[in-house]
Amino acid sequence: MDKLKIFDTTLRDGEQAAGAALNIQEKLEIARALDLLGVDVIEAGFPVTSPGDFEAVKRVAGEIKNCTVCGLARANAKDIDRAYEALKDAVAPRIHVFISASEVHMVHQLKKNRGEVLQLARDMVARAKGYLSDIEFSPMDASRSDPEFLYELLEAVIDAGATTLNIPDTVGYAMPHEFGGLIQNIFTHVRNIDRAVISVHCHDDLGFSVANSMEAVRHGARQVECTINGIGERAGNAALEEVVMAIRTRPDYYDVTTSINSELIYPTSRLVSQRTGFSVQPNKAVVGANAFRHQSGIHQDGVIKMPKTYEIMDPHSVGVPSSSLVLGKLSGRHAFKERLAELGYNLSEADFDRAFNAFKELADKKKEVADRDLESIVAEEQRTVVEAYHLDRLQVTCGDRGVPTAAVRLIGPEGVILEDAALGTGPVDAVYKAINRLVGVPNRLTEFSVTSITAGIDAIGEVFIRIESEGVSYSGRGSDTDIIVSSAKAYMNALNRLLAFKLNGLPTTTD
Ligand SMILES: CC(=O)SCCNC(=O)CCNC(=O)[C@H](O)C(C)(C)COP(=O)(O)OP(=O)(O)OC[C@H]1O[C@@H](n2cnc3c(N)ncnc32)[C@H](O)[C@@H]1OP(=O)(O)O
Ligand SMILES: CC(C)C(=O)C(=O)O
Ligand SMILES: [Mg+2]
Repeated sequence: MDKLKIFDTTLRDGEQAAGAALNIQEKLEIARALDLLGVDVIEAGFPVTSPGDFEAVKRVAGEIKNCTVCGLARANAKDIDRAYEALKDAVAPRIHVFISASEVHMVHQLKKNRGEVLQLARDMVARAKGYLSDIEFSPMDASRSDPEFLYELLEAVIDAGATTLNIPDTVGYAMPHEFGGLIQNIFTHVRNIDRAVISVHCHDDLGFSVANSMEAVRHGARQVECTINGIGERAGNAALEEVVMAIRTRPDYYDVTTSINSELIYPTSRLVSQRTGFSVQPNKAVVGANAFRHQSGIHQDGVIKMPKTYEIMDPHSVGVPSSSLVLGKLSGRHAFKERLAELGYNLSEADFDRAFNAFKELADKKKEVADRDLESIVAEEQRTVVEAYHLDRLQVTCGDRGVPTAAVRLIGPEGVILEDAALGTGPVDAVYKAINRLVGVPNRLTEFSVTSITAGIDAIGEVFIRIESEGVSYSGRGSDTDIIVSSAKAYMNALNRLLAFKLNGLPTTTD
């Protein structure tokens, strides 16, 4: 059986999803999780885009040893040189050069003719090859390109040294049958195709990203580019978990294997969801909260008698936890540790102690502490930013009469206690105004959302916010059973990121 390479682009295309910005620490955390998951390639970023992205790629390249680390570059010398600089410490570095091949892109965006694009692609792949042996090339918008021109371009870049040819369905336009046909035609029309691996990179604008990727695999593609939870530009990319589990579940259909440790899919999905602030829809295939829950009597009857009646995958095979341990206020450290391990967390002693205390506090308020509550507790204890200001106390009065008022106490730099109060249009507004009086950094709130972690009146509420200051956006998260406290924690988290940026000068550095 052939090996299918899994090229994960969560940190590059995934981060292109509007609102998904990650800081360096979060990127490293996700890169480590992807490494453990067993991906073959991590596309860590697009180094030329910002000092922060350059630094993130460099740090991932320096740390990750078990898989290839890749950086994206346009077909120009500056991008390629910058990508090499960021990647040069990697054990297995790859530069990914791309240029558009479709008429609409060449004419209207690049303002170049076919000959110029061909020459640039050839020269820039050769330049990248001067640095490294592992070079990937993508003809952007391949699925809307003239196939004859595409074959010519691919032949030229293979001669120039490209070893992986990635065929993107950049705007998610292709239909599965058509995309499979394109891959088949590339095998028959590109003279030197035996010297390269064919890869595919499909977007989900019409909901076909996974179907198109799988059709390409059936026609000989041996690398699939994908992201955790399918995040990415616009409607996103093919979801890694769906591609991998399709191959696992239908070996009769796909004659390939992957080196993914599928039991780590669910924890990795949760990590990416928490760090990006993008919740996973409940009905999402493989990793959605309802993916293995059976609601109707007939289904429940079948699953009790024999799980295979309604489950085509074993939930354990993707790391979805199920335990007979019920966690509550009478649970001890062992049960707590065991449950965290089942959820894929291996905390340091200090993180564990803090998480355990938070669990006990929550258990006093809630009868039963669910897995999602635990994930939220761990996320709260692991907020990666160094705190310049810490929320110490908060008191709010509000209601349908009177003016919402908040009194806030913060512990500032060098342990200084700061206190103030403010009025607002609502309790959250009052809290944010009181905090602003103490921290004094002008910013604008651009996004605010509250999610209930579990059902029930005693559920934890998780708040995700974005603030903007001088054109840079910072996210913040906070969780608590009191959503006003969650809101305050999320605001402090975003403000501390903003202050770390001002201190370090890099938009994504917080450590
Ligand atoms: C399909 C994809 O996902 S492609 C990757 C998309 N990712 C990103 O864009 C990452 C974030 N981008 C950025 O930070 C910026 O756009 C940068 C740093 C990359 C470039 O910034 P700027 O130099 O200011 O250019 P800007 O983004 O406005 O325009 C893009 C330029 O690159 C050119 N370009 C686009 N793709 C390519 C390519 N593959 N090869 C060569 N040139 C290209 C465009 O024609 C345009 O050139 P022009 O300035 O001569 O008109
Ligand atoms: C850079 C390329 C591979 C891309 O992301 C796309 O075409 O969608
Ligand atoms: Mg893309």
